[in-house]
Amino acid sequence: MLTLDRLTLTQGDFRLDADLTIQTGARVALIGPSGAGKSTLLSAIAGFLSPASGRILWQGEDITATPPGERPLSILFQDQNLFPHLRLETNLALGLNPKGKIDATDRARIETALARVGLEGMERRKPGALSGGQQSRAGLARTLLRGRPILLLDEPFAALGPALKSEMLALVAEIAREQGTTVLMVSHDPEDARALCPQTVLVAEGRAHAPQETGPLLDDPPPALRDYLGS
Ligand SMILES: Nc1ncnc2c1ncn2[C@@H]1O[C@H](COP(=O)(O)OP(=O)(O)OP(=O)(O)O)[C@@H](O)[C@H]1O
Repeated sequence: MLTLDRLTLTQGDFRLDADLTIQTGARVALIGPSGAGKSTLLSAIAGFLSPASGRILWQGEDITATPPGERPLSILFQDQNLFPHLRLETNLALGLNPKGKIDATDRARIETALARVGLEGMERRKPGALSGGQQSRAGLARTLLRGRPILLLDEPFAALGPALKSEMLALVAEIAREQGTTVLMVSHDPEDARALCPQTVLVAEGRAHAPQETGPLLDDPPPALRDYLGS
């Protein structure tokens, strides 16, 4: 369980409060108007922003002061953060250890992770020799390899066309289910939330609300969300 315990986040004049729990293995969308604080909330969970007050707990353990690299999570951003001059195997190895050294066990794990996302045999390719969809898959393979229990997604597939995007969302859902991963995803597209996330945290008017069922929320949105969705 991920607990945001009376959390207050500030950035300049901006303030966001969150007091909620997310069940282990849940897939949760963060939805709300532009500037409402969705990315701010992910940054705090990832450890890039220190809360003004309150605590963040994972399985009851306080991780509020834990450095980002030691938190039980992986992050997938839109640009996949792949190093263009390095082969995929080295890019993935960097997810395992910062020096990127690969022993035989790591090599086998990397091959398995690439195969899992449909990039079998592409260990020696560099990102520039991959299509956009393949680069997304490589980014996902790297987070997969890290095997962390929480996956944070910030508009990860926004640059992909609709067919590729839904394919990637389906792949994330499948892998998350297999591994019991808890997923939090910021998205501007309500259809992404419907596709991947049974639950949604509404971020609006200075508050991140407790998770609620995605379908009913989007079918009958409260005013703060209705304006944003344009429905
Ligand atoms: N470094 C900063 N200093 C001051 N204010 C900031 C900083 N970063 C973000 N903000 C403000 O914090 C608020 C929340 O920003 P955030 O990026 O979290 O919103 P968001 O919901 O992710 O928006 P969007 O949907 O447009 O990406 C905004 O009002 C923004 O202007």
